[in-house]
Amino acid sequence: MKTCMATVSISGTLGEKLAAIAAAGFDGIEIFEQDFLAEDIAPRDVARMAADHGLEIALFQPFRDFETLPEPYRARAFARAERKFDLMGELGAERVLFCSTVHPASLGGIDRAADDLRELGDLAARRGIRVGYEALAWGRHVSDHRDAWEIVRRADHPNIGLILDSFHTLGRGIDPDTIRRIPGDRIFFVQLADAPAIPMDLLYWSRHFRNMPGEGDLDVTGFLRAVLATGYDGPLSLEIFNDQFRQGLPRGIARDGHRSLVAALDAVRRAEPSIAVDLPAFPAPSTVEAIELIEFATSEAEAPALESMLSAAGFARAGAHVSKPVAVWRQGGINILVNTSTEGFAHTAFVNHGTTVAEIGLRVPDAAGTFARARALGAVQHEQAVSGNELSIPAIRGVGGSMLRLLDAGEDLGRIWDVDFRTGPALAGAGLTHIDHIAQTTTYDEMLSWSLFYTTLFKAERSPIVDVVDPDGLVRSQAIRSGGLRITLNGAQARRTLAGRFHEESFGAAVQHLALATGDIFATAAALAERGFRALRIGENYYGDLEARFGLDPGFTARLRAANILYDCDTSGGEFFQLYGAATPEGLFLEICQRTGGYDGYGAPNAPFRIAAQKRMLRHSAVPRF
Ligand SMILES: O=C(O)c1ccc(O)c(O)c1
Ligand SMILES: [Mg+2]
Repeated sequence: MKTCMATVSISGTLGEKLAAIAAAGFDGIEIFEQDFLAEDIAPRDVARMAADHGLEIALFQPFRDFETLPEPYRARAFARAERKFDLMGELGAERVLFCSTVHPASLGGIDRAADDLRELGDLAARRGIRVGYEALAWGRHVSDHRDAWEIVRRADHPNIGLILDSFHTLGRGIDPDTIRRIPGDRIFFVQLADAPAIPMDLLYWSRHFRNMPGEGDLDVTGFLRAVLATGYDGPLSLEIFNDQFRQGLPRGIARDGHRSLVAALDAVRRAEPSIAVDLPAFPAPSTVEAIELIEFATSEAEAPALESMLSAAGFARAGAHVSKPVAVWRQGGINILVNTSTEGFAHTAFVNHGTTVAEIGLRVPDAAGTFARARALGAVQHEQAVSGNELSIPAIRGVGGSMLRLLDAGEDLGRIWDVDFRTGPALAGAGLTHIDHIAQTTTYDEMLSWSLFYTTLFKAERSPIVDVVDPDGLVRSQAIRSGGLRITLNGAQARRTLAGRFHEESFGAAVQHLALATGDIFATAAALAERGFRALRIGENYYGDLEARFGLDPGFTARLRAANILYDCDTSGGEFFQLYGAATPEGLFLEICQRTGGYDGYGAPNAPFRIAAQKRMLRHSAVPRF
């Protein structure tokens, strides 16, 4: 199965696009005509450039406004088609996309369109060209793949076939299973794109908001299943019009595209095993069991400040690594490592970002299997030397260049705390039991990329993106959950937001805060206060509104206020309590939280007030950072 990417999907010159598409592992490209016209490179040289990159020019597109025109437009459209066929000959492209007309003079009519395409088929046949007809969702007469197929069927010409594009089908809400009735050999080319579910004009949505399969809300897997069930075995191509991608780094976007395509094909073969999918075997996505450990990279000079924050939060030092300067801090089921090495990955992370979370260790059912899946999806392997009997733990690169380590309960990796460390048991501390979630900050441009990373690697759900109002701009936030792993990805659009500044000042560190769970927020708050934990002060106005909004008992509100606890309640009565600590000089902070009654969110309504309070605290602190 050949994989392709349309040149419109990424930024750069044609040469840069080809290099990025080839590097990501695609077999071919769709040349979007504009990308060719904008260059001053002869068609034969473009053909050579593509060949040099090992890429086939699988499609030339688009040819617009061809069918059902009255004269003199009709003759002109045919003449124009012949010119483009000449050009395709020089480019070495044998397939072309004709999209359904939007021409104001076009007459419409299924038979008239079929007649035009049949005549065109004869011209194409003479040059060995295959013409694919695509229904644009906003076509003047044809906007549904079923009508496009009827036209192709009636044209009844071996050089005229159908082109399917998931956006046009799914974006119009057309059932993709209607594709199953089309013979696979009459489909000449298939384009895939996803899009977020935002109600808007179809054309505008298509030209600006498409994204990679799995990044949006359309059922691209259902579409692809239907396509492959027809026996179609031609190219699968990503045609993604997206404003952000057009200004992004082409290599990263192309890599995401390849990852999304591989994941979509994998999802198809798992959902419908009777479909033959030409893709090497690799393990299924699994659910994360737990966050096994979080490692901070720091230095000997900065470690005491970090450790006093941990200690104030109820952690106690429980041991150390057998051969490296890595201390283990524990509380309940939480393992936090403090690495003060002066060499290796953690040290590099410290040098780049300051004290930072350099590593996240996840416990999965089968670490080797998850690692193999990660590699098949193009994740970068992280190699690390081990000494003596220490375990070799599979690891990949994660957000912000951090490391994601994969552990399991098997014979080897399940003994990490006995083999690599000398540790004692965890103490109850302040009642913190586990890591509720990890908040990672990225630029807004990178957010989709990391969301795709997590949701393709693991069996995971994404919640809708929410806008968080920072006094200095918007931050987009999306939660991803896979079993015991909850991640909130915060995409900073404005530089002066708390997230934006953290990202900038830490030179791209990812983890901005850790949320630690307790079963009793009031008891934990009291224990923390006793240990000298500096809680973020929340203003009076907030509590007044809270009481009014939820009809809270004033006594209860007073308890929340006294402990600076934020509160939220869902529609079925599930409650969420949050308490924040002061930030480190790097802008890292802790959240303490409690969920009751199946509350599944992250207190998004509280985020603006929490952020405003954090900015107030920083303005009033001795060393203002933000
Ligand atoms: O937006 C467009 O015009 C356009 C052009 C070609 C396509 O294949 C398509 O899906 C959309
Ligand atoms: Mg298309």
